Amino acid sequence: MTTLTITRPDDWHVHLRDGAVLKNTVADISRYFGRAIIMPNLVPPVTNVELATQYHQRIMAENPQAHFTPLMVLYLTDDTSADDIKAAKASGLVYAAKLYPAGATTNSSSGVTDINNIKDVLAAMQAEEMPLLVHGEVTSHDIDIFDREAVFIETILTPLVKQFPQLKVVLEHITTKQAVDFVNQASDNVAATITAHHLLFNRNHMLVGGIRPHYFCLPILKRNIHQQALIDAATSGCAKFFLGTDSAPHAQQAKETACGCAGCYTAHAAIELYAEAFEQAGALDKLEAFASLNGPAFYNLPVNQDTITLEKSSWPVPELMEFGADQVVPIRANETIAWQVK
Ligand SMILES: NC(=O)N[C@@H](CC(=O)O)C(=O)O
Ligand SMILES: [Zn+2]
Ligand SMILES: [Zn+2]
Repeated sequence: MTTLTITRPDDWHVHLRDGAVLKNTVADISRYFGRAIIMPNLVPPVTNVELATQYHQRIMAENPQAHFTPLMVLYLTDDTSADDIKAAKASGLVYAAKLYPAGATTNSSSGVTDINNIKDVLAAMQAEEMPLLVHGEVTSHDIDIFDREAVFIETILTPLVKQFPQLKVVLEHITTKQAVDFVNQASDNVAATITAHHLLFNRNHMLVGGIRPHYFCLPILKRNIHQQALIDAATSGCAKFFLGTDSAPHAQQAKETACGCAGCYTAHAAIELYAEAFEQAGALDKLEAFASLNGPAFYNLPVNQDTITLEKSSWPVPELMEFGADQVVPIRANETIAWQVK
C-alpha cells in the first residue's frame, strides 16, 4: 500500500507545555489532529476551571489550524472537591480529570498522595459522567520501576473500578501485558491509550549499546513481550484501545544530563510513527479505528467528518527542533520516517 486515507485522527493524551514552546507544540499537534486531550501537568498544575480556561485561551492564541480543538483536563490533587468537578463539567471546556499519583512522573508533585483522599471526587465524576484519566504507576520505593504499572493495576485500579463501576476510566499510556489483560477483562467503561513509542520500542532500544535518554519516558519501556502485547491490542480492532501520543517535550539539556527528565517528543510525526508500527504488524487496515474512531466513541463525541491521507514516502527528521529558547531532540532525530501526511 502506498497511500492510506483515514478519518481525521485525534490525540487522546498530549503535553503542549506552556510559555514560549506553546507556539511549536500547538503547530505540531494541530497539523492534522482534529482534537487533543491536553494534559494539565503544568507548573503550577491546571487544577480548576479558571486555570483550564486561561490555558485554553493561551493555546488558541497560538493560532492552531482551524480543524483543531483542544479538550481540557483538570489535574486532581488531595484538595480537589466535588464542586470543582461539577464546575468543570458545567464549563463545557473540561472533558476529563487526571489522576497523577504524587511523585509518579514529570510535574506530579501536586498529585494525589492517597486514593482515599479523592473518593468523593471520584463519586462526583461518576455522577457527572466525567472520565478519569490515570497515570497508572505506584510510587513506593520498594516497588521496582518495571513493576510499577502492574502493581498499580492490582492494588489501586482493580478495587477502584469495582467501587465505581459506572466511572469511565482511561488507563493512559499502557506499557504492559498486565495492562492489556486488565482493560480487556474490564467493563466497557474502561479503556486505554497507547503511545507510538511503546509500539515501536522496548527497553533494549533504550539500554543496549549505550543509554539513550531520548527513549526514557514513564511508564518506562518494558521488555519485548510487553511491546508485543501492546501491538496486538492496538491492532486488534478492539474499541477499548485508542491513540494517545503522550508527546512530552523536554529541553535537550534536561534529557542529556546526569538525572534526565522522562518524556519523548513525537508530535512532529505522530500518525506517521503509528503507521509504521501498524504496517510492521501487517495491520494498516486497523489504524483508522485506533486513531480516529475508538476515542470519540469512548468520550461520547462525534467522529471527525473529514479525512487525512498518508503517503508511503520517507522523509528525514531533523537532529534538533527549536522550541522557543530551547532545543528538543525528537524521536527518530537524524533518521527517517517511512510515512508522511500529504
Ligand atoms: N510520559 C512521560 O514520561 N512524561 C510526561 C508525564 C506523563 O505523561 O507521565 C511529561 O509530562 O513529561
Ligand atoms: Zn503519565
Ligand atoms: Zn503524558
